[in-house]
Amino acid sequence: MTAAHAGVLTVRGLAAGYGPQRVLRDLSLTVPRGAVACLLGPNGAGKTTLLRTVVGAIGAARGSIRYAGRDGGGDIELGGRPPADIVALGVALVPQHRMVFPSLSVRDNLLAGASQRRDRQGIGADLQRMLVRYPALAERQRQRAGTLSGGEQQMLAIARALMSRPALLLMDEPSQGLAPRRVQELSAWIRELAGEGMGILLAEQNAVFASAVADRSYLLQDGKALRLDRGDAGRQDARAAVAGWWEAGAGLPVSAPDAREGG
Ligand SMILES: Nc1ncnc2c1ncn2[C@@H]1O[C@H](COP(=O)(O)OP(=O)(O)OP(=O)(O)O)[C@@H](O)[C@H]1O
Repeated sequence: MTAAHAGVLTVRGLAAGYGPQRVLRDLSLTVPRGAVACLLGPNGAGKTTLLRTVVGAIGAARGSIRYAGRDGGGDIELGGRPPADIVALGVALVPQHRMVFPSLSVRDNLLAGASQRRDRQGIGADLQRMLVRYPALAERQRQRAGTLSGGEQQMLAIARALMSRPALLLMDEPSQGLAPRRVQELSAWIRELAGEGMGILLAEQNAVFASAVADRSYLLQDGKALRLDRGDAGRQDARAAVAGWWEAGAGLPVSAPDAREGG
């Protein structure tokens, strides 16, 4: 199987945590190129832990984290690499709670996203493209980021991540605290990015938002990722299954972990 077939991100048998505390145990999932994979789970399930492990902020105890690279033809093991190398390879994280630099301007926040790049002309061009594409940021580019609304800060946090030119975008609960209109805008933006060929891994608690935007969904439970949708079942089934599980609080019929389908 080629790396491109296996997805832009292919995680297999991953174990990680904090000291003796194992949060992820034998976790496997795949993010196809040009698709949105969503990882659902309640507070404390380990969603942030997975994203931080992929970007190298937490070391993996076991398992593999394969990444296909910007051109899609590679097969790069991310485990063991320092976070700065992983960003430079084209993996970007939009952390939870927006996390913009509040005292820096909008423009400087965007430039901070390109700090691993050396192509000054390319950075300038991307900055202009971002400002043209997202006029709300252009209007406020000299303003301190801390003065933006919550929704604008989320938009800035995503735009900043895009400034690193990622092939794989990881997003940690991006819909949290957003007004319904902003959540709709965010859905459209995420679909647009996937349409441009980016792989997106979305950690979410908002099952309705997730099922509307995701091509495939996983539930993080007991340190493993359980696939919620399969083949022809498609989005509607995933939406119903997750919504039902959320309401009932348990008892979701799930299929076997992704590793068993061989990619
Ligand atoms: N720095 C840390 N040191 C020790 N334990 C941690 C640390 N960060 C998280 N944990 C623990 O790891 C487990 C998983 O946390 P994690 O933040 O990955 O969950 P989550 O699914 O992202 O939830 P949330 O939506 O609350 O962020 C929790 O039990 C949490 O208390």
